[in-house]
Amino acid sequence: MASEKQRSLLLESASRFPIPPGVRFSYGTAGFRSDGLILGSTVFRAGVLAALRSIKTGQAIGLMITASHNPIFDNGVKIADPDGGMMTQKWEPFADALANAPDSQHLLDLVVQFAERENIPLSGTQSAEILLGRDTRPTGEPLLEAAKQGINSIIGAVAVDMGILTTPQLHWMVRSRNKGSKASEFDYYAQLSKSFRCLIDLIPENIVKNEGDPKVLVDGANGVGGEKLEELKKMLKGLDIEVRNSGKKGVLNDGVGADYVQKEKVAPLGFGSDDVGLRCASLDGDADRLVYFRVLSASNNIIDLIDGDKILSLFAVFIKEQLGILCRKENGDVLNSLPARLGIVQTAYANGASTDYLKQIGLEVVFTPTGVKYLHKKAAEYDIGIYFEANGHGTIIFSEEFLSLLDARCNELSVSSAGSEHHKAALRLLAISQLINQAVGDALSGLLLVEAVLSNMGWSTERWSQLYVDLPSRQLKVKVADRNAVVTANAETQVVKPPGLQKLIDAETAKYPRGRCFIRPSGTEDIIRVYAEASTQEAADHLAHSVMQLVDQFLGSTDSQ
Ligand SMILES: CC(=O)N[C@H]1[C@@H](OP(=O)(O)O)O[C@H](CO)[C@@H](O)[C@@H]1O
Ligand SMILES: [Mg+2]
Repeated sequence: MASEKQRSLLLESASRFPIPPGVRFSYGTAGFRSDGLILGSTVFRAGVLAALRSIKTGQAIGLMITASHNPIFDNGVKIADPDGGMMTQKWEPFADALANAPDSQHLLDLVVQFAERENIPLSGTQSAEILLGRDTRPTGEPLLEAAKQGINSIIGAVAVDMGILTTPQLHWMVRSRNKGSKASEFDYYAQLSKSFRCLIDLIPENIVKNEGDPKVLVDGANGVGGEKLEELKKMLKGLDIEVRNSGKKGVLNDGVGADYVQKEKVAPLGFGSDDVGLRCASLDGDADRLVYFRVLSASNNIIDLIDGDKILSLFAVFIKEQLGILCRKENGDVLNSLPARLGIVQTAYANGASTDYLKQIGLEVVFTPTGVKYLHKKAAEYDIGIYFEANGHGTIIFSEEFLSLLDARCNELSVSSAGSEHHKAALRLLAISQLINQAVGDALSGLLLVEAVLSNMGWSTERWSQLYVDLPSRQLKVKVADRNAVVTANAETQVVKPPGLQKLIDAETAKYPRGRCFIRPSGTEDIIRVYAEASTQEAADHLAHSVMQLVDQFLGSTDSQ
């Protein structure tokens, strides 16, 4: 039961954040997103939601204000659950209802009903802790204030402002806090730099450091990632990083950043003819995505893109190799006393060549719908689950059981055969579990892991890029009257509604060698996305455009790009 004091506090606070007329908010692929100027009520209500979630779970919850790779004047808000992952999907309908409640009274009614249904005490006896973070957007500060007021409108809830952060830093803090580990920003840098150093110290003696790639150039998307990478750099030994687009000048995500580089397949601003052949990386606006690239020619900005699929493949190859060493007896026989189910999780946007490659080297590959909340959940079913979206968002997760087995094995080996290949493989796997952000995809920790793996394998960027050749692909956006008219199944590869459309897409796709094409409504933008793949760029472009026309016929497009 909500106390009278609680009711009047929520009513009074909510009335300071009226909902803008004529807008419908939806907790999409990555939380609520919109023009930052109209998000006050949504973020206030997300604060209320986070407080309820914290009371319900009895643990710290995260609230991050960001719109990632979207333009600077957009903003958004998402909630991190106690394990550092995305808020449980079960609460999304409630999040939607809260965000769209027409006034304070409706909001209060919803909160009271939901609290009763979920057994959330609103008597003020329960405590709740919400860690708040925001990126560098101009609307971040007022929205943070709205979030604080939302949290403070639930008696017993405490907002802890962690300052300007990357999204993955906040998720990491929530996870660490709830595990009882050190959880400050300094601790984050300390853990990353220590585990990175550990991997560098484990580079096999016969590996010669590649002379051609002395450093990595990083595009910070003019966002929070560049700034934080400068911080991390101060604590790192053994890696030369040059940060560009760190936000001192230039506009957030404008001609820069991982989303731009991956979708346009061109070099970001600030990179050019002097960088031909060098190893370059790009973060997105809140630093949860990472792609690598090489500038190919001094005369244009065309790049060799090394996307999330190839980062995944690099990690998979390395981890498989370390597991292989651990499972071998000294005489070469397979011991297999360390059961580790290694699983790879991709979405339909993964380049077909990457899936073929991963399967061909004997890995189990499974697919989920778009959005890390789906991939993460699937990856958690394995001892080691590696998931990545093609756009560079992904991570590696280790099960607790596997980590304790590995830890025990490592201790045994440090007594029986310290410094052996087996011992080093176990140490490398443990270091990876510390370096990679297991809460969520993290461009900074991903960057360090890529660098450490390349150094351990003695691979140049070019060698890495040649793991397989990407199939040419094309992505298009179509603006339609109602994107929700499209309903998909089978990890978004088949259109179920409107009826008849899938048959035509299939017929079109069949015309192209190695053709593959699917459409789905975006969860972050008001559009339908079309993805096509084929054996030549011309064919992929053609297939994408033909299917775009089909979408247009069925749904009435208003515009397209
Ligand atoms: C094709 C594509 O890149 N889609 C992105 C994009 O989602 P959409 O639902 O496609 O708008 O933003 C999501 C959040 O960042 C990310 O998880 C996803 O991969
Ligand atoms: Mg992002």
